[in-house]
Amino acid sequence: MSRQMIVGNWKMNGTRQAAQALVASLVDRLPQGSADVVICPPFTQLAPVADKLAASPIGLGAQDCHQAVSGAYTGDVSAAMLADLGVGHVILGHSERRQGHAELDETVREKAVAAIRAGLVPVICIGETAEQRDAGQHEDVLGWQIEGSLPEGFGGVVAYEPIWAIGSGRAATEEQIAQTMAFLRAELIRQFGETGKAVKILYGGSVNAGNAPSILSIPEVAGALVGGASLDADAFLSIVGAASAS
Ligand SMILES: O=C[C@H](O)COP(=O)(O)O
Repeated sequence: MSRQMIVGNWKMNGTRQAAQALVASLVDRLPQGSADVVICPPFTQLAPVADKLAASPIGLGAQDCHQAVSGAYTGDVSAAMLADLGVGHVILGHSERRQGHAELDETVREKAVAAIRAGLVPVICIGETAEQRDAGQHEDVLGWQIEGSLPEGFGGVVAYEPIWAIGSGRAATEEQIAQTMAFLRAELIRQFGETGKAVKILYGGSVNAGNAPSILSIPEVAGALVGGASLDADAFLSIVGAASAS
């Protein structure tokens, strides 16, 4: 298994004090030579966290960006602004944005193009609802999301996050993850040819210290996108410790 990546998505959590304490703990305790780690604080904490990460191998990520470079977009942040702060990765198309902000595949793709132009690595989220899985439509849905959200020649990271597994405490089973990962790899190769082989596929949805070792040992799982457990240094570092570092 090759070197894995653990991405912590803090979502809308993190006051100045809490963010500083969490990042200090991660920086101090991250084992040498660990798997790749990226933390994604809310916009308000990016600059202070960037300062704390300056001499650390932990990467900094954001949770969204706008598709335009600059302009009259009140409340938005562009990829170039993120790059300017030292951000290296950006989560795009999270289901909480697709559903909460009616974000479409096409918008996610435009954001990914903007992110790549600014030198960021997009982490593009895809995933089916419980109803879609129950109806056996999940592969169709995931195929459409890949087709609609990933720009041509995409070589970044995809996070498979079944929506029903997010924040529910009910991760997908190993069998479901293994089957879906195999499908996603085949679909990426079908749609993108050779470049589809290079895309890293993470799993996200109720990953915790207990289930991380088994989830991270599933073939094709290149790492994890961690929500709730990324807010707890002990839990997050256990997950990092379960990831392959070689
Ligand atoms: O971005 C992270 C995912 O939405 C997973 O969240 P969770 O680990 O709290 O289920």
